[in-house]
Amino acid sequence: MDSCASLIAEHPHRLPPLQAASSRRRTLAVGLIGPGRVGSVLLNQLRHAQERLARETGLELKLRGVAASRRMWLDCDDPDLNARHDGAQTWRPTDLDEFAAYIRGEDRHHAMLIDCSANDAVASHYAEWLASGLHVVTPNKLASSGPLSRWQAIRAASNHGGRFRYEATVCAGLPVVQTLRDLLDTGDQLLSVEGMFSGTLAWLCCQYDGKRSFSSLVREAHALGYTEPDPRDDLSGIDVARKLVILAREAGWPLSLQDVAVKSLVPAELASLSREAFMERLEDMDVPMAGWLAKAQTEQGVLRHVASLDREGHAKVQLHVLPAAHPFAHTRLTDNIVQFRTQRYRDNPLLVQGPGAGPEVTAAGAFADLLRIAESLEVRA
Ligand SMILES: NC(=O)c1ccc[n+]([C@@H]2O[C@H](COP(=O)([O-])OP(=O)(O)OC[C@H]3O[C@@H](n4cnc5c(N)ncnc54)[C@H](O)[C@@H]3O)[C@@H](O)[C@H]2O)c1
Ligand SMILES: N[C@@H](CCO)C(=O)O
Repeated sequence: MDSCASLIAEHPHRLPPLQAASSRRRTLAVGLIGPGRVGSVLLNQLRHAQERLARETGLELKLRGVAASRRMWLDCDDPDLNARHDGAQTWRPTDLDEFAAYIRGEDRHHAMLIDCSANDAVASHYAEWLASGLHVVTPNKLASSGPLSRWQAIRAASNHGGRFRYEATVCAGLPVVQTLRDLLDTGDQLLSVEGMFSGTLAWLCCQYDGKRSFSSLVREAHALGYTEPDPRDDLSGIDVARKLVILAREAGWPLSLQDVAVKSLVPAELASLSREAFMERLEDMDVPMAGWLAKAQTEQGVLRHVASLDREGHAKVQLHVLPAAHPFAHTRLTDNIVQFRTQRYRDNPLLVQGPGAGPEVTAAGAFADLLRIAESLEVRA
């Protein structure tokens, strides 16, 4: 039986692939940096998809290494090893240059690094990795929203070297960056963006009704994997400001973090503590947040964390009390909303809406980036 016939026999309700997998055989070596909440879920997703991708699409994924902050594991091609990299024998102290060289191997155009850390030093390597031909995929926002000169160097390197994709940096698995890219590439012009860009704050605003303290909800959001490694990045609005900067730069506007007017929810006395000390003093946020809730109840409105950006460079991030009839009032759980107003969508904006945080959806966003890059790889003879 040929491969199409056997596929139909195994899965009678599925259509066969458009092109036989055997005619599209490609190999991609993958190294994952940052096996934390998102990174370890992504490793699982990749491992579970390996066989199906090879069979249905001809893509052979080789999971060659995992690097954490202190240790890295090489030779991770064995699925069992990936599942329990903590117990692997082939670890050594992390050295990102050595890691990149190992993943690149002999075939730099068929190798990719996926950065699932939240680390600026890792982001500082992207330009050099891309220039060497490695592809880079990441949910880490620090490169795309960090210093403009570094961002420009990364873009320049990706124009001539490996490909760079970062869809999961804005609203996790939602197609936000690609939607904007498609609008711009087809000749549309961005006028403004408005919406709710924080899954954590969306979830907190929906859950917080006074029955439980705000601090206990923040702890739960952290345990669910919605928050940044340091939840102050969410509560201060800086994480949302980063997303605005990423979208602005995608549109060609040279915005930087200091251009965004952000109203933080973190009391000043908690802002400079260590992350551990902050988590111990989370209860200090309960009184000011109870004040916000009382205001919303008095005005018969709802709390919503809203951000906006326009082409004049005005960018704002803050908590609001919105009327109960406002379109942003009817979201659930971690729902994000991104409203693009463009020349084509001037009177009725284009909306992207759905869950905007959590390891599963974020990892899937990075995985989809990997697949888009894999589509462009040269087919093996
Ligand atoms: N959690 C979400 O919903 C979500 C959504 C979108 C984007 N993101 C982004 O995904 C990234 C990961 O988030 P997370 O929640 O998994 O964080 P996490 O803290 O659980 O994991 C981060 C991992 O990176 C590792 N790390 C730190 N510095 C490193 C270094 N120098 N070299 C190698 N590894 C290093 C840490 O050891 C940890 O394992 C962050 O950049 C975050 O902004 C997360
Ligand atoms: N901590 C972020 C993850 C998605 O970027 C949020 O809550 O939106």
